[in-house]
Amino acid sequence: MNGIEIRQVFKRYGAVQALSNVNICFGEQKIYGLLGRNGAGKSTLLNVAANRIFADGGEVLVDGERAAENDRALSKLYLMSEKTYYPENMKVGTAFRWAKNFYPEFDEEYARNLAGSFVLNTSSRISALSTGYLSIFKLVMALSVNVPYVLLDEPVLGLDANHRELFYRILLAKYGEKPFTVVLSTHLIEEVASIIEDVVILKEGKVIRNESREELLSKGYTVSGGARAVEDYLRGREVLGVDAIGGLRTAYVLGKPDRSNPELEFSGLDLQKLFIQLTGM
Ligand SMILES: Nc1ncnc2c1ncn2[C@@H]1O[C@H](COP(=O)(O)OP(=O)(O)OP(=O)(O)O)[C@@H](O)[C@H]1O
Repeated sequence: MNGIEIRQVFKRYGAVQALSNVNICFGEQKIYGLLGRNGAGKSTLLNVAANRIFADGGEVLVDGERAAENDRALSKLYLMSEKTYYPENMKVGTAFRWAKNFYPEFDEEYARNLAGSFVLNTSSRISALSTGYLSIFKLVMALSVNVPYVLLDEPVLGLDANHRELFYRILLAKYGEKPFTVVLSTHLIEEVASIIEDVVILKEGKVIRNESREELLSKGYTVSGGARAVEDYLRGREVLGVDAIGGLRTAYVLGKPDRSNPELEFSGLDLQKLFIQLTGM
């Protein structure tokens, strides 16, 4: 089976069960959103997938082959993470040239063009880049490696709004030209909601949702109105949560809406609101 298959993965750090029986398949040519609150296990999962850390149990397969100690399988994926693995003093432009040794499909010209779009100075030392520009450098690398599976752990950390927009546009343009798999872990759910096709939600090391965004959002709806009318409406229904502002109530409900009360307003679920309800305290 093609894709990255994560089978029955467990990972514990001392008393913390960071991953608990995680089973997911990141298929080919799709953009996944990997969502979860702080400490939910997103980075651990991506690091296990990329064989950067070892799981206590379970296995990772890349296109059907076990990934552990398997250079051919691992060369198909690239993880952009918080850690940087470049020699001290290496310059941005040198890293672009150097990358070809590890990733034969690395497109140096494309990387230089992207650096130009972000105004990333290729003669800067990587160690001297600001937080935002270090993220930009790592993004440029990740977008230029041309491997089938690209894992991005909080890729827009420290980027200003303009640079984030630019990144999303470039990602979609690249994907539109030649689709590949992107697993994007982020807390900026609203920003990526329109980009991602499938949503994986982790909570306390467990996968609590793994389905298409459309499917997930079609499972429920939002109803709002006066407190009394909404409370009456909610009786006997499966309610994910309710927001209250003064006398106004907005509720997130599973199932199909009953629009018979004209005092109530109905709309679709939004991913961020749904996420908050699903992963709340
Ligand atoms: N090297 C480590 N040593 C000890 N505990 C760790 C280590 N790495 C992760 N953990 C713990 O494992 C859990 C999952 O951490 P992880 O970094 O995977 O979460 P995350 O979803 O990426 O969080 P965030 O959104 O805050 O980055 C947390 O409780 C974290 O403290």
